[in-house]
Amino acid sequence: MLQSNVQSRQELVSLAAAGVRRKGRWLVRGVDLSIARGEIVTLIGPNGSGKSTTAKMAIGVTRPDEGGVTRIPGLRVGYVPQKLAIDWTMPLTVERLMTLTTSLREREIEAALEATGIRHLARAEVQHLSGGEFQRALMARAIARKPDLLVLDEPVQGVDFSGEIALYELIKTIRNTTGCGILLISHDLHVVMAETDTVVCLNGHVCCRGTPEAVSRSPEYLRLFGTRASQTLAVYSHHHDHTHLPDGRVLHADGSVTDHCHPADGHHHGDAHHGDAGSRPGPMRIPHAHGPDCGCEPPATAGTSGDETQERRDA
Ligand SMILES: Nc1ncnc2c1ncn2[C@@H]1O[C@H](COP(=O)(O)OP(=O)(O)OP(=O)(O)O)[C@@H](O)[C@H]1O
Repeated sequence: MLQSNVQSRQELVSLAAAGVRRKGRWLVRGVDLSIARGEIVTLIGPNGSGKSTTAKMAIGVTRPDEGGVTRIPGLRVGYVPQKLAIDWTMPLTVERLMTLTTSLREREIEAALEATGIRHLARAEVQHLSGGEFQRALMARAIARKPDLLVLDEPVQGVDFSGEIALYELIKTIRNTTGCGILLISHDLHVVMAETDTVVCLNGHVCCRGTPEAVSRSPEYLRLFGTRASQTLAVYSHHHDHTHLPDGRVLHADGSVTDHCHPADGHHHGDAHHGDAGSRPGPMRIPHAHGPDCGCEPPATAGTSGDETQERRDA
């Protein structure tokens, strides 16, 4: 089984202090993250926190306005978007969906449908698929291109709890059998795959990051979802105590406004963020130490789109 390994970690893409600005507002800023082969990185955060924007920077659809993005040359990306522009009034089979924008050989289509467990639905109309089946069809379409990096934007949307577990199992299997890196986006702050190597929590910037193991062992989570689910899913709860105003200043929970969020200013994450997530009653936190990796400090204002050449080549 392929597992991420620090020694042989082969980075596919990395973002360094990357940010996107539109109409005078930073959509997301100061993002540092990387995804290596065989690794699963999950972006979580509330609606509008910049998850899709960050993913689009990673794959080269959106260019950073500051900071840089580096990708291995010739990176093959499989992208499952949150929304798909499909004319639902036109009949469309799963087979046809697979080849809408790329030509694939019949055996490539069959292999992808087999891998995602929906070979029997090849001639089914997409309009009639359940939420879970539709997600599988989109994943089949993405993996048929044999990507190095698979980006899944909200892959469990519209899927019930048991369907979620099955989809996460599938994602794990895809990672294990193909060795691709996976960037997963979830707006659900509470549930992430246990196999996630790194959870990155965004709220216009990187609020915190960590592994989900600590929370998956917590009694509260086991009580909620049971031991079986703990092998597949983990609870990741994160409390945002501040929001970022359009001009870049920070509005804190106590109503005060400051130029920056800073661990020492008394407004930011409390001590409850630090320590063992499983041993504390109440909301569970991923432990993290504030520092350069934390993202709580705003990034340097001056930055360059350091890897534009690379980006144009890869995009
Ligand atoms: N091209 C754009 N121009 C202006 N604003 C944009 C643009 N694209 C995204 N935004 C805004 O940027 C913010 C971040 O959007 P993004 O889609 O990255 O968030 P998200 O975390 O993926 O949200 P969700 O969970 O709702 O999908 C939102 O407020 C969105 O309205």
